[in-house]
Amino acid sequence: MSNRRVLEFFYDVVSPYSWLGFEVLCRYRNIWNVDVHLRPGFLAGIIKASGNPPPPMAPKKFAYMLQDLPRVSECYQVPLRQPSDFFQTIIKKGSLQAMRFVTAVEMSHPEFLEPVSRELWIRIWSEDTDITETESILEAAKKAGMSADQAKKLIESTALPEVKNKLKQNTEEALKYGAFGLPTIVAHVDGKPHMYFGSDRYEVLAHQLGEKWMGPVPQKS
Ligand SMILES: N[C@@H](CCC(=O)N[C@@H](CS)C(=O)NCC(=O)O)C(=O)O
Repeated sequence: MSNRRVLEFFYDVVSPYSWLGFEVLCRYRNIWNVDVHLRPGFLAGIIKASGNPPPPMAPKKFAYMLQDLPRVSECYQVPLRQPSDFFQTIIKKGSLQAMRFVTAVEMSHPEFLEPVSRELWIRIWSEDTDITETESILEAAKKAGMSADQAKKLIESTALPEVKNKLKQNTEEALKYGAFGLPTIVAHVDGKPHMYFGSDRYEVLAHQLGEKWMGPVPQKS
């Protein structure tokens, strides 16, 4: 059995800060002595269970987020771009079907979990394109390297209770760790789970792991 420390990364592709945190973690995965477990979750479910208002319903927080995202995108070198209709894309359409698909990928083809998640983020948070229609999800899967056949089967499986329940379970696990938003990172160090909220706590996490933090783009430092 590996004695490497495990970092669980709970995320939803509707969440731009999750994308930022995901890319940074992918860059550090081979630098730090850690195993990264990607855990697809459902942001709307987490926020509802937390009892907090969703960020767009907290006007000051929302305005701050809109001014914060472009500068973090630049600093972290992740090409984020706001959807042209935030309310329609993020709140109305949301990510339930996309995250059920990502969960099906986690269950049946985990080797594609990272690229499929990234391609969905690129669609919603960079290209301002849909992630709710079957065609959109198939397109993302294809870009991630899945065959059309594989992807179609997984789309069909999103209707199965096993897949729906797995996304619920992942979300409930994040809640048990104390999550109230995404990304939520759980670092298992010395047999204990340590929960971090956000993509902006890597410096502290690195300190706890005894690893080096070289900024969000370590290749450049
Ligand atoms: N400071 C965090 C903010 C992360 C964040 O705002 N995440 C949103 C989703 S994109 C969220 O879950 N918000 C819930 C909350 O703020 O209570 C970061 O830089 O990553």
